Amino acid sequence: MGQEFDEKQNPQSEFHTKNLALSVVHLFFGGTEMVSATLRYGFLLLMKYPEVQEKVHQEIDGVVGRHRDPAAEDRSRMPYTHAVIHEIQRFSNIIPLGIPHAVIRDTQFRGYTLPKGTDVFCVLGSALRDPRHFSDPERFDPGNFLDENGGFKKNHAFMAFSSGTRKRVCLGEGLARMELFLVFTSVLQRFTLQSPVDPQDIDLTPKASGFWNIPPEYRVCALPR
Ligand code: HEM
Repeated sequence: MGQEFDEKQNPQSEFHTKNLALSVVHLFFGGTEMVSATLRYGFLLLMKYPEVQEKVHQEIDGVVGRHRDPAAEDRSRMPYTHAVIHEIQRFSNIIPLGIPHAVIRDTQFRGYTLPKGTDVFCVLGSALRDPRHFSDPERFDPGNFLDENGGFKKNHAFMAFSSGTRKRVCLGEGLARMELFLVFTSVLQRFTLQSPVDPQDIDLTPKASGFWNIPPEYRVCALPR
C-alpha cells in the first residue's frame, strides 16, 4: 500500500486504507447490484404494464430499427423510453434512505441543532413519492417525465442518484444511466417480455426492503420479436 494511504503519516488525510477499501466496495457494489436491481424491477414493471412496453417497442422501431444495435446517441431522440427509465427508477426506489453522511460542523436545520459528527440520512424515497411533484405517486406512470408534446420533462424531485452537487451524488450516475438505456433498449429491440402470470396478478412488493429495495423473484418469457 502506497505511503499516501498510510493514515499514520498524516492523521488529517482522507487517503487511508479504510477509505480506499470502502471506495472499492462502493464501486463494485454500485456498479453491479444497483444497476442489476433496477433492470430486474424494470423488466417486471414492463410485464405488468404491457401498454408501456408496446410504446417503448414502437419508439425503438422508429428511431433505431431492427438492423443495428442501439447507441448512446439514440437516447436524446427517444423521450418516451428515457421517461420510462426514469419512472422505473422513481417507482422502484432502489435506495430509499440514500447512504449515510455526517455533518462536518455544528449545523442548524429547521430549528434543530445537529452537533458535528451527527449521522444524516437523505430519505430519497420520500422525494420520489412526493405528491407535490408527482400527481399520483403510487401509480407507475411514465407521464411523470413527459411534457404535453411528448418531450422528456425533468423533475427536480427525481433523486434516485441522491441530490446535491459534485461529491453528494452517485459517482457512477452517468455510467448507470447509459447502462440502463442500452440494456433496456437492446433487450426490448429483440424481445417482447411476457409474464407467465396475468399482469394484474404481478406483485411488485420488494423481496426485502431496508437499506435498499430488492425486487421480487419472478419468471419471464422473452419472446423473439
Ligand atoms: C441505477 C444505478 C445506481 C443508483 C440508483 C445509484 C445510487 C447511488 C446513491 C443514492 C448514492 C449515494 C450518494 C450520496 O448520498 O452521496 C450512490 C453513491 C455512489 N455510487 Fe451509485 N448508483 C447507481 C449506480 C452506480 C454505478 C454504476 C457506479 C459505479 C460504477 C456507482 C458508484 C457509486 C459510488 C462510488 C458512490 C459513492 C459512495 C461513497 O460516497 O463512498 N453507482 N449511488
